[in-house]
Amino acid sequence: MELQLALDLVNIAEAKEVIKEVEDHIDIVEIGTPVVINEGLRAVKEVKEAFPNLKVLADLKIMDAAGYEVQQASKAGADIVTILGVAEDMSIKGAVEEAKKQNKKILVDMIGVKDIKGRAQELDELGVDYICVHTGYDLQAVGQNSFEDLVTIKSVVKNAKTAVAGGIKLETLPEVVKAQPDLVIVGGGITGQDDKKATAAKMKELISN
Ligand SMILES: O=C([C@H](O)CO)[C@H](O)[C@H](O)COP(=O)(O)O
Repeated sequence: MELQLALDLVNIAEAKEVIKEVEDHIDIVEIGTPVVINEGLRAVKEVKEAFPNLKVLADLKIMDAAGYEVQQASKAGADIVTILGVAEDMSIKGAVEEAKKQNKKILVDMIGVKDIKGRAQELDELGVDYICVHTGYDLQAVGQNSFEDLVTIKSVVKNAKTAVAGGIKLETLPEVVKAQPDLVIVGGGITGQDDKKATAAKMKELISN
């Protein structure tokens, strides 16, 4: 099981500071959608150059022009690029094809997908690398989480790795770990803590045991 740090509410300089603090305890660093909107793919490039040993995920949440966007993110240094599960199958296929060409990975974000089970089966057959159940900020605000959806995708996905994101904290991590996803994505659960390093270290320990 791997740990991904999601950076959403920072600029590039702040992102590098946070990564420096926790880099020993994370496997992947996510350049979050708001960071890409504010700073562009330059954020991916600068972080990959500064931390070449970490895998970098570009959270583009692609909806269209998938092959082109995967190509651009790959050029910037991303190891993993995200596309939305609600995108057309043609877009998913385009993303997977381009990622294979570039030797990169595709993570599908299931945010907004109504039939989680059925769509996860389809995406698995389309050859994506990760399927991620995700409760975004707007549904976290009304108390939702993706823990049940994680169990659902675990029951049907045969080839892809499974991932979970959305409001995961140190206190809720044991419940997530029980479902044995391949990847746990944590943003505010680390970045919102005074001692980010200690929190990331405890999370990594929970995930590894
Ligand atoms: O993808 C995310 C969200 O849509 C904002 O871009 C976050 O990176 C993801 O939800 C993880 O962050 P936390 O919910 O703060 O753990």
